[in-house]
Order: sequence, then C-alpha cells, then structure tokens
Amino acid sequence: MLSRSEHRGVCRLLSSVMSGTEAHADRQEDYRFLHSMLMEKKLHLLFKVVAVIHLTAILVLNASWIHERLKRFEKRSPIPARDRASALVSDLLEDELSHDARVQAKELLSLLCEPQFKSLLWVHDAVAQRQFEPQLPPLPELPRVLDEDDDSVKIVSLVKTAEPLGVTIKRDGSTGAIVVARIMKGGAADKSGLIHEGDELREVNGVSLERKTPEEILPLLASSQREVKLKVIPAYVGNEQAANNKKLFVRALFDYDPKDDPSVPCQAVALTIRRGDVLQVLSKEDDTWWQARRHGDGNTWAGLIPSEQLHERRIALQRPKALFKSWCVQPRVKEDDYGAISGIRVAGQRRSFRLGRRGGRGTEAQTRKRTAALEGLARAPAYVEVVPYRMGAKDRQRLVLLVGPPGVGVSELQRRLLVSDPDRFGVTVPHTSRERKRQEQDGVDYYFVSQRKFEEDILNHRFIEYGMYRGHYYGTSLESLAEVMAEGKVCLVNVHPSTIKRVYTAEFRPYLVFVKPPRLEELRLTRRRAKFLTEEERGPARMFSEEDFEEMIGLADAMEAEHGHMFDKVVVNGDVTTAFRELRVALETASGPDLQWIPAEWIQTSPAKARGSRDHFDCWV
Ligand SMILES: Nc1ncnc2c1ncn2[C@@H]1O[C@H](COP(=O)(O)OP(=O)(O)OP(=O)(O)O)[C@@H](O)[C@H]1O
Repeated sequence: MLSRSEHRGVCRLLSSVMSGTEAHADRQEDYRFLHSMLMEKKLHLLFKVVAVIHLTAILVLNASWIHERLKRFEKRSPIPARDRASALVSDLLEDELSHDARVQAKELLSLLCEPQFKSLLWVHDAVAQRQFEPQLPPLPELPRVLDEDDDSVKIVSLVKTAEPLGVTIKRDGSTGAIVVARIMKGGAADKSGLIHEGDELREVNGVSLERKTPEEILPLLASSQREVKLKVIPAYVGNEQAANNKKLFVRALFDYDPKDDPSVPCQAVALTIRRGDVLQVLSKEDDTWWQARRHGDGNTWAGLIPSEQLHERRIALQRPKALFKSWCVQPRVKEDDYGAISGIRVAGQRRSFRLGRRGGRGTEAQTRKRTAALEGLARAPAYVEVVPYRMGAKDRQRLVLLVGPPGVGVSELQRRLLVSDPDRFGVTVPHTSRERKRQEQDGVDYYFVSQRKFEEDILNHRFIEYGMYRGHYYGTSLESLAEVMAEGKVCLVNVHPSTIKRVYTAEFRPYLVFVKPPRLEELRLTRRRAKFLTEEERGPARMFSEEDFEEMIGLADAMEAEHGHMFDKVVVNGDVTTAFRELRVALETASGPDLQWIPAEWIQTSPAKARGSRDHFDCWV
C-alpha cells in the first residue's frame, strides 16, 4: 500500500503530465481523451502497484546485500571484545575525561555523550550479551524422575499407647537428614508396618525437622498425646538403586554445551553445564550418558550429561594436543627473587605470607610446572561428589584459602577483608627462625623459634607452608590456623595451590577462592589506573611489565587446569572494588547458615563421625 503522501505524489505526477501535454494536444477531443485516461482511477491504481513493486524490489535487493555481508562476516565467528561497552565508556567519562581540561578530551567527552553514540553502545551491548535470543519455554517433561517434594512423601499416623514407639533415629552423615535408624521388633512402629529403617523424617506433628538435631526431636515425639503424625520420605521408593541415586549429588568440574557436541544422543534433553553447577545424578544405568538435574533450578525432569567415563575418554583424546600447546609465559631468571617470600603488612604488622609463588622461573622448573599442570588437566575428574551442608551456630568457621598467581591481587583483597571487618576475619602469626628485632613481639609479629625446633616441626609436618629466606626459615603452622579458627574468626590464608591438600580435610573444611586476572586488556588498564589511585594513599603501587601480565595470565591458566576442581569460587580481579564486593558476598555464604556443598569425603572421614558424634548416635523414641 502506498502512503498518503505517496498517493498525493502520484496525483501530482499525473497532473503535471496533463499540463505538460496541453500544449501538444491538437484537438479538443484528443485532450479530453488524454485527460479522461490519465485521470482514470484504474490507471492510478496501476501506478500504485508499479510503485509498490519497485519499492519492494529495492528493499529486497538491499536486504539481500546486507544478508550477504552479514554472512561473510559471520564466517569469521566474531567474538565481542567486551560485552559491557557502555559501562567502560561511563567509567572513562567519570574517571578520566571529566577531569581532563584538554580540548581533545572535551571533544571526545561531547562525542561520547551524544544520544546516537549511547544508542550505538546500547545496541552493541545487547548484541554482545545475546539479548536478542528468544526466551524459550522450558522443555517438555521427558524422563520423569522422583521429586523429593511430591510423589515420594508419605504421611504416617501412629497411635500412641503406653509403650514406646520402638523407633531410633539418627542424623544421616552424608545428607544431614534425620532418618529412622532402627525399628524395634514388636514395637508400635513395627506393628504398624508403615515406617521402615532408612526412611527420612521430614516433620513430626506438622513441625519441620529441618536443622533440628535428634536431641531436639525427641521431646517433639514424646510430647505427642494419642497420635504421632509423621511426614516421611520412604527409603524403599522404587528400587534400591533409585533410592541411592536420589541422594547422589556431584559438582561439575567442566563446562559442557550440548550444542557443541555432535555425539549427544538427543540435543533437546541434554543439560548445559557450567563448571561449579551442583547436579543431582538420577541414573547411571548408561555408562556413557547419565541422567541428572541441576540443583536449584526447580526442574523435575532429568537431562543427559556425559558420564565420568565419557568425559575421561574425551580428555585423554585431547591430551596429546594440549601437551603441544604453546605457552605464552616466557621463562625469566632472576637472582634472589624477593617473591620467594613475600610479606603482607597489616596495620604495620607482618601477619601472613606465602612462599615460593614467584620462584622457579628457570626453564627447567617452568617446563616441569607446565607439564604438571597439563597432566593435572588430564587427571582432573569430571565431577566430585558433594553433600549439602549448613553451618550450625556452634560449628567452627571454614578456613578460607586465597590462591592466585603472583601479583594478581590476593594480598590486596585479603587486606581489604581485614580492614572491612577485623572482628570477623583474622590471619595467622607466622613462625620464623631468625632473631627477634627490638620492636618485635613474640606471638604477635612472629613466633620466634630456634632453627632446630623449626626443622623438628618440619619433620613433624606441622607447617602448611615453609621456606628459607636469607638463611632463615619462615612458615605458617597448622596450629596457627586452628588458633585463629578457635577465636571464632574466619581465618584467611594466602597460599600456593600446591599446599591446598595439606588442609583439604574435614577438620579445616577449606573454602577455596581463586583470584584470577582479567583479560590482558583489562589487566593493563586497571593496573595502570591503580598506579595513579593508590600512590596518594599507600605509597607507590607495584609496577608491572607486559611480561608480568602475560606470565600472570599463563600461570593462572596452569593453576586453574591443575587445581580448578577444588575451587569453590573464582573471583576475577579486574576492577578491585567489584572483585572485593563479590568476594565478600561469597564469604558471607561460606560462613553463614545458607546451604553449601562440600566434598562428600569430608563427611565420610569426619572426625566427628570417627569419634561417634552425638548427631550420629541413634536416639531412642
Ligand atoms: N584489581 C586491581 N586493580 C589495580 N591494582 C591492583 C588490583 N589488585 C591488586 N592491585 C595492585 O597490584 C599490586 C600487587 O597486588 P598484591 O600484592 O595484592 O598481589 P599478590 O597477588 O598478593 O602477589 P604477591 O604475593 O606477589 O604480592 C599491588 O600494588 C596492588 O595494590
């Protein structure tokens, strides 16, 4: 359809044709004929049709030209350099340009403030963040699995008499759930035939048992008068395998996108996995493809995920390629490397340090380190079994291990945590075999011990880390960690990842934070900016060379490949304020009553269990 203005245009064109031909029409009849023909409605309509066709043709040609160009561009698989260009520009406006009096800066400022430019950035960010992708409805329910909260729950009512119910209960060591430990033969429960050993108790007379200990539950049961109403999840639902699988939770240690996997049996039911996701494995019947659902996304249906074996096979196939990958870290030999022992000053006191993070730049050591990282990559499991964990009011805080390549900002983040809440966070007092200086206090600045004692302690594995600097030993003892934790504080330790395994135990229940450098461009920008910002407050900021940046990124990759399966949180330290905020939130969760996931092996080897903690004893009802 032509618009009004286009219609008027056609009429004007025809009238002008009329007036143009007036002079050439010899006879009155010719003129009238021509006039009636040109003013004919049908002719007007014909014109309109021709015009529409013409316009459409132009549009089609343009569209196909644009399409061709886009297709050619798409082949290059462009990746956005950053997905928040508008944030970068507002930072630039706020931090740099608004204070710059130069004419060029003013001009750039006004250009960047133009609404057209802002719209361009907005569109860029929308495309970079793929906001154009349609929000698909959830997939239809496919293989139906048991949902904890619906079909498997049973309400049981037991009539109470003078005799006891004949049930013992306990807290399940791996899930924390309250379960029926024993049914005593001939007791009321036994006679009813309604509850069984292994059944999980959810409620007693409408009172939820979540976070309750067996000791707190006993009075609830005892105070019931004629009847005890129990909400139970039976242990015998389906076959035994289903019951076991129901409780199997794993943390994924790799990213997986079924769209990139041509071998997945059915794309529509495969799960996209992000490293760190907690998955409930519901079926391991197929050796290659397990069925699982992601914890916390509310889905009741299972999706396919690669089995442990399949993932291992794939990694084994990739390994030769990885071993020949070129590494960007250039070895650099430097004598008496201060980084071999680096101290952190907190309120003027040396409080914590990590060892050997910068050592071994020699070619051989470096090659060994890289090979180890790659081998670690090949050995890295696909999943680690985890169990739900909620910190109780009496539980000790988890040890917080901060790791990252030298210079990435681990000490900076640790310093900010200590300053932000000194009552909540604490660091250890290190040991040393050097002489005490006049102003230093034993047990405050360091624990001063003799060289002999230090060596004895090394032999007795009492250090999480130790090293020698200028002929003296320095080290962080396991006892000093326990001391800070005993004060009820969150103990922050800044260590080399190779020492993690020393404390990766049920006793310390470490929460591992990996501090990672951002991409090279952002790393350069933020560190350069920091040079100007921190100089006024805390003296000169550390200078980094291009080589330092590359080494930092290379080492971070190697650390992640080798130890990534143990990291609970990865904080990218680009903008330090954002990184700090993210770290604070993560540590709030790790030290609060919220649901967390910890390795199942800590529960299985829990000292409490070994000693027969009260939670794990049967309680008689
Ligand atoms: N996000 C950041 N932006 C800018 N500068 C930063 C950032 N994080 C840290 N820095 C600065 O980088 C320098 C090195 O940081 P820091 O001492 O915390 O490194 P580190 O990881 O503890 O390494 P090392 O153990 O070698 O000291 C410091 O000057 C610090 O202020």
